[in-house]
Amino acid sequence: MKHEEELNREPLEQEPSAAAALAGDRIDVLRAFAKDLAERGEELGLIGPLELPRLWTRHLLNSAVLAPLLTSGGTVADIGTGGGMPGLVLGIVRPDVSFKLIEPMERRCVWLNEQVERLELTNTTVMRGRAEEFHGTFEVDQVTARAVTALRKLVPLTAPLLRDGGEMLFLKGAAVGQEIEAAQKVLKKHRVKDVRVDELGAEILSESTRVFRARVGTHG
Ligand SMILES: C[S@@+](CC[C@H](N)C(=O)[O-])C[C@H]1O[C@@H](n2cnc3c(N)ncnc32)[C@H](O)[C@@H]1O
Repeated sequence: MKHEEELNREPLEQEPSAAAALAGDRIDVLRAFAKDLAERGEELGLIGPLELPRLWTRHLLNSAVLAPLLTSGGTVADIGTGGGMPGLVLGIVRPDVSFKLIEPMERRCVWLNEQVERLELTNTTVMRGRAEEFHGTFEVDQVTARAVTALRKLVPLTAPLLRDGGEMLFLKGAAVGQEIEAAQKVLKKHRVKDVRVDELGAEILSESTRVFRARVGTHG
């Protein structure tokens, strides 16, 4: 393997101490994924050329902070998993939860399937297609997504995949307040309630992560 300098790449971020705290006894599996993503992610078009110096903080740990919000023994659909964030990272650190990774792009599904097999993630299934193609085919307890689309489009894509009382957990940027405003109509239409935005990871990451949280349906 050539050194990063020889490949003219940005240096990979050193693993922050928070990684082991977040991943617990799954840290070795997370490290194995991080290594492969760092080595092949750019070439496969999964991460941008400038992401290596912030791979852990901005991508892996930004995803892993959702882990404590997942229900043990529950089911989760991650929409638009791409290179693995957040769904595959969560599949690694929460072996007690079942994951469906929904991704339409074939090359990304090949990568995800390869990782699922290599890392022996028996709790994680990759499903090729757009979220809306799976409406009416299954229901899960929680849905997750990062960087897929604005809330007013994301809600109609994901609400039909949730059981009554199921929960949305979306990683969002600083404009989440405006996105919520713009989504008022669809939030009402899809019976989305208990909307809140949590800031997670402030104590362990240099940048905290904003999570849009809400429930759908008539019951708690
Ligand atoms: C900008 S990428 C983000 C990937 C990953 N979630 C991340 O944060 O690194 C958006 C992803 O959403 C997928 N996508 C777009 N529309 C979708 C849809 N309707 N259903 C499921 N996935 C979708 C794309 O194929 C792409 O992989």
